[in-house]
Amino acid sequence: MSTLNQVIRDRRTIKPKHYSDRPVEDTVVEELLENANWAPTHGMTEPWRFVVYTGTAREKLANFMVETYRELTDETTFKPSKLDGMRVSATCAPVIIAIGMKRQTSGKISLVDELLAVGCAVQNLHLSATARGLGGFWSTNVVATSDAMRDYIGLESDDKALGLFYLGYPKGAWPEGNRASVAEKTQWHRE
Ligand SMILES: Cc1cc2nc3c(=O)[nH]c(=O)nc-3n(C[C@H](O)[C@H](O)[C@H](O)COP(=O)(O)O)c2cc1C
Repeated sequence: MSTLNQVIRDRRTIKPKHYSDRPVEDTVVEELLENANWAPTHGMTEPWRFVVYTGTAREKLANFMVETYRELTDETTFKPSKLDGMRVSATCAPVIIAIGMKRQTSGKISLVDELLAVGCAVQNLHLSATARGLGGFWSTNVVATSDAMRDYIGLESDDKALGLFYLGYPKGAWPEGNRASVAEKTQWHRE
């Protein structure tokens, strides 16, 4: 149990600019995705979808993101730093996993439940990365969650793009986390 507690509490968002050049083996990515696939799922819809980008596919993804960012923003919302960040992230992360949600045609399970299930899958992925000493970063910026991204990753109109998950071995020290006390967010009723 102490190992599980430790992994949960050690899990940190580590952004691609802090990754080393160390590659991430495909077998490791497959293990993380296998664990993601064991997330809970209402009605066994298993709505999570993953598209893995490595090698030169990352550059194509970066080009798509930059173009889409220009299309989705105007002079009031466009930020050059955001655009640069998209390119830097795609270059510095050896592996990028697009997260998708596949809506079941019956619509029997609510959209909220489907989204929650994907969130559980991403948490499994992130915790498994932590256990392997890998940094992870779930990015849900305007492009990563756009309909254009949904189409880019091969999903259909009722489905959703739920961001990009960047993976890489950190080059520096593992960051410290912080949380306000859970007691502030909890109520107990005993009678
Ligand atoms: C659904 C979701 C979306 C997120 N999207 C972003 C994002 O777009 N940009 C960002 O900087 N961090 C994003 N984060 C990461 C949070 O910033 C991060 O979890 C928070 O700072 C706490 O740090 P920790 O993950 O190291 O505990 C996201 C986290 C979640 C759960």
